[in-house]
Amino acid sequence: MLLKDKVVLVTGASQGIGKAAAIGCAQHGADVAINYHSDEAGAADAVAQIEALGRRAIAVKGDVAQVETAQAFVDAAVAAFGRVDVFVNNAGICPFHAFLDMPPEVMERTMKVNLFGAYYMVQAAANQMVKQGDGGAIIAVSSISALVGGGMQTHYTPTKAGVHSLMQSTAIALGKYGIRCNSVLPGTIETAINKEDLADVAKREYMAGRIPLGRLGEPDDLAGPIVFLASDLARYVTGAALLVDGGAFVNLQ
Ligand SMILES: NC(=O)C1=CN([C@@H]2O[C@H](COP(=O)(O)OP(=O)(O)OC[C@H]3O[C@@H](n4cnc5c(N)ncnc54)[C@H](OP(=O)(O)O)[C@@H]3O)[C@@H](O)[C@H]2O)C=CC1
Ligand SMILES: C[C@H](O)[C@@H]1OC(=O)[C@H](O)[C@@H]1O
Repeated sequence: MLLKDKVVLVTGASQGIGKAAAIGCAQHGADVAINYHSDEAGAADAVAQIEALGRRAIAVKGDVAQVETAQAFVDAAVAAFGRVDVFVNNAGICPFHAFLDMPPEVMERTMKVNLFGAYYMVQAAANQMVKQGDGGAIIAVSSISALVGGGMQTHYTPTKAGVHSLMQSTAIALGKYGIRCNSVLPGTIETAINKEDLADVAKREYMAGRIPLGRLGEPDDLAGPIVFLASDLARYVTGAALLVDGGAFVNLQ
């Protein structure tokens, strides 16, 4: 039990990596508040799975691109559980699109959800942790795409680099409060975000073939690294970025 009686908040936890992280934290003894945008059934299922583990859970609907969503999420979690120990910034979108004719609204929405949303959420969670006065842990779900490009992701990869950078800067800004800030950098994890992209058999085989561990990732592959960074096992780790990609990044030849 690495997170016994801790209060963990996860954004975008109605499915995919966020849901796996929320359930993984509950498996380690945490009560969990999840944010979601539109998937009511997925959010309800996440709550049910956490409660089945004997932990408390709430689901709070909200668009992270709206600045007021962040404080409302933190306030709801504090009303339910009294405090915030761990904050996982996960919510994100990746509408694949070519660069030369990228619609401004797609580019701006991706920036607002992935980067602006992360900024406001992390700020609201950090203010609550500072008020509590006994530290905390913040983990951002960045990406291997913070380090490498994608021709159909020119609007997306800068947001993932931005989130990675945000953790480096907040590690400095919040270190004096005992708040650790780190990011995980997933490789290609099979979720709804890339279902259409990976439906192309040739692309899927190419992506899987680049991975030394021999398979694409699954959401639960992120749960352990997130629990670790949230826990006291990582008490001297801040400003770090942990690749969780089956070795894809280092596989040049
Ligand atoms: N899958 C991958 O290969 C990789 C993913 N990542 C990152 O992981 C994170 C999670 O992605 P993944 O699990 O794959 O994707 P999913 O599409 O499975 O899940 C995305 C989650 O984010 C939520 N979400 C989307 N937009 C908003 C919004 N505006 N406000 C609040 N919540 C929102 C969704 O909520 P709802 O369903 O309720 O709308 C959903 O819970 C993203 O930040 C992504 O960039 C990083 C590297 C690789
Ligand atoms: C959605 C993509 O499949 C996924 O997102 C990322 O951040 C990874 O780099 C993959 O490209």
